[in-house]
Amino acid sequence: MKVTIVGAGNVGATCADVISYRGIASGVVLLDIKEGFAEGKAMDIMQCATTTGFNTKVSGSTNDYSKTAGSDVVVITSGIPRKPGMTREELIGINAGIVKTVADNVLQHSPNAIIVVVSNPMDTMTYLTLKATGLPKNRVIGMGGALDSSRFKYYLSQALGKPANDIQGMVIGGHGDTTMIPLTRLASYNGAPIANFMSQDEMDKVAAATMVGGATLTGLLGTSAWYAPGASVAFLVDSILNDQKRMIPCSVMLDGEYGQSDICIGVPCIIGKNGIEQIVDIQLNDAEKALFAKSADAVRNMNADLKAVL
Ligand SMILES: NC(=O)c1ccc[n+]([C@@H]2O[C@H](COP(=O)([O-])OP(=O)(O)OC[C@H]3O[C@@H](n4cnc5c(N)ncnc54)[C@H](O)[C@@H]3O)[C@@H](O)[C@H]2O)c1
Ligand SMILES: O=C(O)C[C@H](O)C(=O)O
Repeated sequence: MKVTIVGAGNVGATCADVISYRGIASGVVLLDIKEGFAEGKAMDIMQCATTTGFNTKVSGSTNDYSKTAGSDVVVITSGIPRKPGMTREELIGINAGIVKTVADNVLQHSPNAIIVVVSNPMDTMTYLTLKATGLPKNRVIGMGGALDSSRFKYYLSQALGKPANDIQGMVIGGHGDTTMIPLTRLASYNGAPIANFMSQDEMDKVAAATMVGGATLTGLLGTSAWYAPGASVAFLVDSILNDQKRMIPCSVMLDGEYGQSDICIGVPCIIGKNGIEQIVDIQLNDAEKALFAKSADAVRNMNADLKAVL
């Protein structure tokens, strides 16, 4: 199985590294506009093969899309990341044009690919990709919820003093500092509700830390994060290529589900070889429904700014 990653920067290269290290695909093509950059990243990753023991063939390309031909999955990580103090939404002016061009280019060589959109503002870039390409909605998946959920479980594990792998939890809604919805009511410690172990105040603090998880890292690193983002994309790609049918919150086009239409926003999805195979209704309560509607309003407002490119 072949995966193309457009944008060989921090997130794209980390994703290629995780995919190869874990043997998720037989081939990965990294493509970037910077001369020689993707080739360099690919060579560096390939020089891990004998020490970490993988067989995936990773190659690089400077803007030559013919090398991406026949990809099963294409990941779009091209574009600029935010700097400390910025929101993801401020990236739309530059990233919208890049994402649209990249989506058109990849489809010329991989007409059957499933596209995973990562560039920010991710929900709006996912919407743009769907509208600009006309692809069926199962083939355009926005990655954000997998990452936000892994941060939610991290913060819960820190607050509880328990291993992150013993925590279950999910974040839905927009992939934005104010639009994420960490579902504390449904989070559990090995199946037992976390409310059995934490006060409401502690749970609220975890939810707040999760929502600004990306901004916190951007402040510390000077640019946005890449290890967990790259690994989260690889996790999603694994479920597609290996038809795992994992339930992963992803940004997808809604047609009435969760009371919303004509919007891409994070909801739990079954992810398999056909991309989005099902949107799962997890039965939100009234307070969660209100938060979801508010989140959708904010994402929809952002989508209105796409008029210049659509
Ligand atoms: N959805 C998420 O959860 C999530 C997580 C982390 C980062 N992101 C977003 O992903 C994007 C990339 O982040 P990063 O940290 O890897 O940035 P980066 O600057 O390290 O890498 C971006 C790469 O894109 C390349 N690029 C720019 N225009 C291109 C084009 N037209 N064709 C091909 N390549 C092009 C650049 O040369 C650069 O190498 C940002 O928009 C960031 O906000 C999203
Ligand atoms: O925070 C960012 O801008 C990048 C990404 O969306 C993240 O959540 O790490």
